[in-house]
Amino acid sequence: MAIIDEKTKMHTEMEPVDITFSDLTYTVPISRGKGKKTILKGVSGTFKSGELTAIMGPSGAGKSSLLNILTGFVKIGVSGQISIAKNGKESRKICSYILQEDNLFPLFTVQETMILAATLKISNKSMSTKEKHILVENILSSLGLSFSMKTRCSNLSGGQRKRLSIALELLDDPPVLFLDEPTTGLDSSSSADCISLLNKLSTEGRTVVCTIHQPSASLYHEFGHIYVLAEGNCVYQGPPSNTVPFLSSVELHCPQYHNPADFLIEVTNKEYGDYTKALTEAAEDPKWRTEEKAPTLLKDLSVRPVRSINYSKKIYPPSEWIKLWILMGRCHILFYRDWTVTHLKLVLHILCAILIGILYGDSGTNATKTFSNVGLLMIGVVYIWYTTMMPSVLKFPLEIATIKKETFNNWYKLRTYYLATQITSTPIHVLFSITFATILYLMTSQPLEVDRFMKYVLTFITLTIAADGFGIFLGTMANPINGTFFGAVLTCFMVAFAGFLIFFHHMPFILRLVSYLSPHRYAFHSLILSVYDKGRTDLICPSNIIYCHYKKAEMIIKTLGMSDGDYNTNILMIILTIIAVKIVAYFTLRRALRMG
Ligand SMILES: Nc1ncnc2c1ncn2[C@@H]1O[C@H](COP(=O)(O)OP(=O)(O)OP(=O)(O)O)[C@@H](O)[C@H]1O
Repeated sequence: MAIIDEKTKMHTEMEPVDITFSDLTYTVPISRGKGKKTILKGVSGTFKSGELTAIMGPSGAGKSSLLNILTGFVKIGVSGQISIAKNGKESRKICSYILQEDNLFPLFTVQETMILAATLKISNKSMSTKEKHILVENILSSLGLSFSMKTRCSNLSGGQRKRLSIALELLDDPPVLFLDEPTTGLDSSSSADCISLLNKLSTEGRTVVCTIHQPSASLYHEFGHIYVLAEGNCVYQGPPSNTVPFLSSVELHCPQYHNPADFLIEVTNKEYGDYTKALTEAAEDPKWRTEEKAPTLLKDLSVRPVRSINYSKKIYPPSEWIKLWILMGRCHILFYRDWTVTHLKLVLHILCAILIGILYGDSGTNATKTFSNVGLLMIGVVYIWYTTMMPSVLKFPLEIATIKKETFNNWYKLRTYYLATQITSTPIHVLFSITFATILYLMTSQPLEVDRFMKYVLTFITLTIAADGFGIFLGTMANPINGTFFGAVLTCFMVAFAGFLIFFHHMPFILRLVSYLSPHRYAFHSLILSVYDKGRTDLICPSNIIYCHYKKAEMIIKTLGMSDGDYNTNILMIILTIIAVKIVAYFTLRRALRMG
C-alpha cells in the first residue's frame, strides 16, 4: 500500500553515487611469521549508480573480500584507491551493508523492528512519528512484507528475513547498498524476487552491489553489470550480454543453450584449462564495459527514475542521547519478552534462596553453627557470581554480529549501545541479588539490624555488577565454549583466594598478595564484617552444649584473620573492580567487533 499525500509527493531526488576503485590489493598474513597471501591482486573497476552490479566468481575468488573492502568493513592489509563520492565529498557513511546473516531480533515483530530502526535512524525533527509509520508501511508494502507486519522475526521465512534486512537499511534512504550473497539459502523463486527487488532499487538511482554464486540464466540478465573475480583477479567486467562475445574473444565458446553464468564459473574454475591470465588481460579492454545495444532508460539522464518509496523529507539521524533512550527501551522490551532472562531467573533465585535457607536454618545466631554460617556466606558469593557472570559470557558472542551490523550501518555508536545495555541490565541484576540476599538473610536468622542487613545486601549488589562486568569481558574475549571454561577456572581461583577455603595467614606471602585481585575476597570480607563486626551481640549457645567456641563474634573474625578489616574499604574495592572491568569490557567488545 503506497501512501502518497501532498507532502510525500515532494520526493527528494537520489543523488548519484558512483564507486570507483583502482589497483586494489588485499594481503593477509597466512599464519604467524609464515608470510602473506594476496587475496586481491590489483583489481580496478567502477560500479555506477542506477545499476545493479553482481560480483561473481568461484568459491575463494575474493568476492566477499572485495565487498568488505569497498564497504570499509575491512581496512587492514588493503592498498589502492577507492572513491565513493556524493556531491564531490568522499563518504562511506552513505553506504549500507546487508550481511549474509540477517541478525534480526527474533522476539520483535516485523513492524516493531522497522519502527525501532526508524526511531534510531530518523530524528523527530526530520519526521514526525506518524510520518515514520507511513514510511515504514510504505517500505514494507514496496518489499511485499505488508502481510507479515505482525509476524515475529523468528517466524519469518528466509526470503522474508532477507527482505526485512533490506527494508531496515532503506529507512534512511541510502544511495549505496552492498549485499553479501543475498540469495544464499533462498529457493529459486525467492532468489528471483530478491534480485528483481534489488533491480528495482537500483533503477530508482541507487548503486546496488551484491555478491552472488551462480545465478540462473534469467537472473543473470537481471543484472546491469557483472564483475567476475578469479584467484583475486578481475576476469570480466561488463553487462551480462557481453559475456559470451567476451569469452569468445579468448577462444572460449559458450555452447548454445548453456547458461553464460554457468559457463563463466566453469571457465574460472579452470574446467577448460587455465585461462585466468588471458581473461585478466582481455578484461582490461574497456570496450566490454558498455552494452552494444541501445542505452537503457536509466542511462538517459533526461528520465528521472521513479521511486516506489516516498521519502517526504531529507532525513537526519537523532542525537546519540536520544538513541540511548531508544536502545534502553529496546533492551527493556527484550528483557520483558525473554521470560528466561527475567521471570525464570527470578523464580530460580527465590527457590534457590529458600532451599539454601532451609539447609542452613538458624546458622546466623546459633553459636554451634558459626562455621556453617561462614560457609553459607561463601556459598552466597559463589552463587551470585556464577549466576550473573555465566549468562553474560554466553550472551555477548550471540549479540556481536547484530551489534556489528547496526553500528557499521550507523544506527548508533557502540558506546551508546554499551551504555544502554549497562543501564538496563544493572537494575535487573540488582533486583535478583536483593531478592536472593533478603530471603537468605531472613531464613538463616542473621541479626535483625537494619544497618547489618543493608551492608549485607549492598555486598551482593556490588558483587553481582562486578560479575556482570567479568562476564562481558570473557564473552567478548572468547567464544562461548572457551568463555565458560575460563569463567569456571577464574571463579575457582577467586574462591580459593577469598580467605575461606584457605585462611590468609596460611597462604604463601606472594599468593596472599594475589588475593587482593579477587573480588570474592572483598565480598566475603564485607559479608563477614557486616554480620559479625561492630558490637555484634553474643551468639546463642544451646543449653545442651557445654562450650561454644564461637559464641563471641570477634572470635570468628580473628580466626579468619579479618580483625583489621574495614567494611567500607572492601566495598570500595569491589566498586573500583566494577569500574575497571566495565571499562576493559567496553574495549574488548570494541575489539571483538573489529575482529568480526
Ligand atoms: N583474514 C583472512 N585470513 C586468511 N585468509 C583469508 C582471510 N580473508 C579471506 N581469506 C582467504 O581469501 C580467499 C578469498 O576469500 P573470500 O571470502 O573473499 O572468497 P569468496 O569469493 O567470497 O568465497 P565464497 O564464495 O566461498 O564465500 C579465501 O581463500 C579465504 O580463505
